[in-house]
Amino acid sequence: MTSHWLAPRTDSPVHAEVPLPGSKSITNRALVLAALADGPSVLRAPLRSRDSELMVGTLRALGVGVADGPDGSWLVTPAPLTGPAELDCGLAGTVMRFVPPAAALAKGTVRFDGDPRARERPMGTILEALRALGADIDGDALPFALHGTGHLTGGQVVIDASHSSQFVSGLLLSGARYDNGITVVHDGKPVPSLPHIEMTVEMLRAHGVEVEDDEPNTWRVRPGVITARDWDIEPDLSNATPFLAAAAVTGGQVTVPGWPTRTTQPGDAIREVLTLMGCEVVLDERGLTVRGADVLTGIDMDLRHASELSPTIAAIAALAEGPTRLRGIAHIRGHETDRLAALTAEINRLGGDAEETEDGLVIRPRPLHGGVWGAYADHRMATAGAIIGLRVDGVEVDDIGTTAKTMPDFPAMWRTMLDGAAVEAL
Ligand SMILES: O=C(O)C1=C[C@@H](OP(=O)(O)O)[C@@H](O)[C@H](O)C1
Ligand SMILES: C=C(OP(=O)(O)O)C(=O)O
Repeated sequence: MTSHWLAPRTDSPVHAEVPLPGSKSITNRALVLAALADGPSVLRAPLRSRDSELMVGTLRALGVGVADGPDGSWLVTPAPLTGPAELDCGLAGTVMRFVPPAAALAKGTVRFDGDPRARERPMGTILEALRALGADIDGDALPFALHGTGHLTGGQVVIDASHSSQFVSGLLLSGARYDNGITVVHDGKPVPSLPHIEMTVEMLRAHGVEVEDDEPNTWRVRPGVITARDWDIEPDLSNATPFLAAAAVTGGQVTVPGWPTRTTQPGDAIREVLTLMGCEVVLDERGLTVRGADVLTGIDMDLRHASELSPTIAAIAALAEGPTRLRGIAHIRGHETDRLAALTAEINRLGGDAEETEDGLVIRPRPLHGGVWGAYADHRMATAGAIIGLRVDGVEVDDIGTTAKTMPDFPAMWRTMLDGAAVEAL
């Protein structure tokens, strides 16, 4: 069911403190690692959203215990993975790319499917890699079936990960449990989202797994135990960006508490982006504070390693004073929707001037008018529409419900931000 939403418009600068729920990327890695570990683990402050609930659903279907704690935590109790099982990946890249390498350790047949768009997202690379490592899989995209024998030989595999870093992360997350561990060698155009691979490597090491990543484009995981451990999940920095954008486009001030001083989340790149656009950006003990600029300037930026931020940045760019060029993001054509096509179409539909290039977007600001903003079942397209709607009358996001993928409370959080309900906290 879709849900039309008239984006709130404001003439006043937004002033708010906005706490963010846990990181999708850290939560879903922590769930997989906990499921494959040598004992129970607690995940504190995990993200609870469609993507993480889908991850929990797949692990439970494979026999893993995931219990809800009273404080919103998850207690994960590993068990030998077993089929038969039917797994729903929804539209979650982390589920469709992280679970098959784990399910290759299961005994029995495990069937995977997802949303209609999920059937179009790139999967062939990781399924081909798993086959080369010894798995028996029917299919090259969702839906597919994996016939597990309870173990996987593993070893070295050469892949082209230029369409998604998640192919590398997925293989590494389960690799310690393969008989020979795993060595992933990338051969192809540059891998996007390298910080997400660093996140994988850091989290594996935190679970006691030996990982070598000194050589460019090569990652080696030694076979061995994944030691159980608890996690305190950082706030989701990519999900924070629409709120920080609200400060930027209204000349207001937004603070996101709990912003880590060191992180592998690529959402941290918003600090550089907004600084380049003219905002004042301060990271201190209160969190990250963005103060909007008098004049918001356009930027020319390679976003390959923080491509999740493209919809937010494109929305800000459409409201800025000069042209913006975003480069290095051809692979986002394979995200929840073809984001280059979707952003171009929706900005232009409101009277803007956006152009798709071979590997990105050029956006030349023009006065915009109201109209329907298509979300394309993409949570970040929906939040991009909300940003533009702050400054343009009558922007109607055709499906705000799609924000449930990673932020089910988005409409209420947006409203609270605009009501300045947390302004006293500043
Ligand atoms: O590993 C992860 O948690 C993610 C990796 C990135 O994927 P791509 O490398 O496909 O861009 C990112 O865009 C996605 O939202 C989350
Ligand atoms: C690309 C994204 O998600 P996924 O994990 O489904 O790839 C995203 O959240 O921007």
